[in-house]
Amino acid sequence: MTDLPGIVITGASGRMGRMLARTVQDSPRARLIGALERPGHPWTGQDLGTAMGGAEIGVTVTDDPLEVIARAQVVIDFTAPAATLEFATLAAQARVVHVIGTTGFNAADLKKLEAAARHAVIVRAGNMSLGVNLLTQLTKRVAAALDEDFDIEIVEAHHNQKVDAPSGTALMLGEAAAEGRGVALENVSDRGRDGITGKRERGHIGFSAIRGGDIVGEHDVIFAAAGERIVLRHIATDRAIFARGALRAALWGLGRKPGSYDMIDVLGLGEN
Ligand SMILES: NC(=O)C1=CN([C@@H]2O[C@H](COP(=O)(O)OP(=O)(O)OC[C@H]3O[C@@H](n4cnc5c(N)ncnc54)[C@H](OP(=O)(O)O)[C@@H]3O)[C@@H](O)[C@H]2O)C=CC1
Ligand SMILES: O=C(O)C1=N[C@H](C(=O)O)C[C@H](O)C1
Repeated sequence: MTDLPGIVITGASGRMGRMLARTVQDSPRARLIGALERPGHPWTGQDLGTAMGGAEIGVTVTDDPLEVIARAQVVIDFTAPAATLEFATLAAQARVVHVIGTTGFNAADLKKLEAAARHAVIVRAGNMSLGVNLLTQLTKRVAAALDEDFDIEIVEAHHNQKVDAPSGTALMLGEAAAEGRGVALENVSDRGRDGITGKRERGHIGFSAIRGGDIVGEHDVIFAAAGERIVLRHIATDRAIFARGALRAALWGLGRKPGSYDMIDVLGLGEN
């Protein structure tokens, strides 16, 4: 029992934090040893199980990342960019696997995560589900097979509490489409059309975001040409798919060499 890897969940009171805590608790392959929240959070000092409205589980919510990360083998982190950068530094110092589901990083943030990955294993993906990661591979193949007569548009929909757009998943799909076409996404990305935008530019990849209600996450990759259209679609109806993927990444990362990995590595979906 005590040989099982100890996992800390950050942002434990969040939508994903709660789902992750339940998923790790239910797993016979890992132990939940810590739950982290931001300083001053009302759950601090309470048992996580009772704070979530259930039975006591013997894990006290803390706001001290240093202490709890030092006791762990893995940190699973679905919070916000600034928090994740702080945890990445601590996980690198402690040589602890850091599984990052957080989205909304800018280029400077990503450089800092690359630096942290020189010292510890980081597994990061804007979407940890099997289905979306498979969809990225399909997107790359379809984009490689079609020419620029097919306009690529990515449409995503999420709940009304989401703070970043386009979603991390939409950006993964955009990267996959650009890679399939042999171009850099930053050179062809169309985001936030509004007003007199001019005609669509050939070869560009467009992004649109819908926000409403409790939508868990929906993504379409549209390849639209004159007279025909291909739509690749993923619909998430349960956050458990992300939590299961994150736990799988956590177990996969144990014992690996320091570096940056993603779910394509974890799931073995890369091309040889
Ligand atoms: N990769 C994937 O598969 C998925 C990624 N996500 C991403 O995960 C992230 C979280 O999503 P979601 O759970 O819906 O968001 P929530 O807002 O529900 O949860 C985020 C949690 O992180 C906490 N938090 C923020 N800063 C800190 C800090 N410094 N220390 C400790 N805790 C902190 C928040 O606390 P407070 O409320 O006090 O701010 C909150 O409890 C988002 O970036 C989202 O896009 C979501 C689903 C799947
Ligand atoms: O914030 C969310 O909820 C989600 N975020 C991820 C993203 O930005 O793509 C993954 C999933 O779609 C849910």
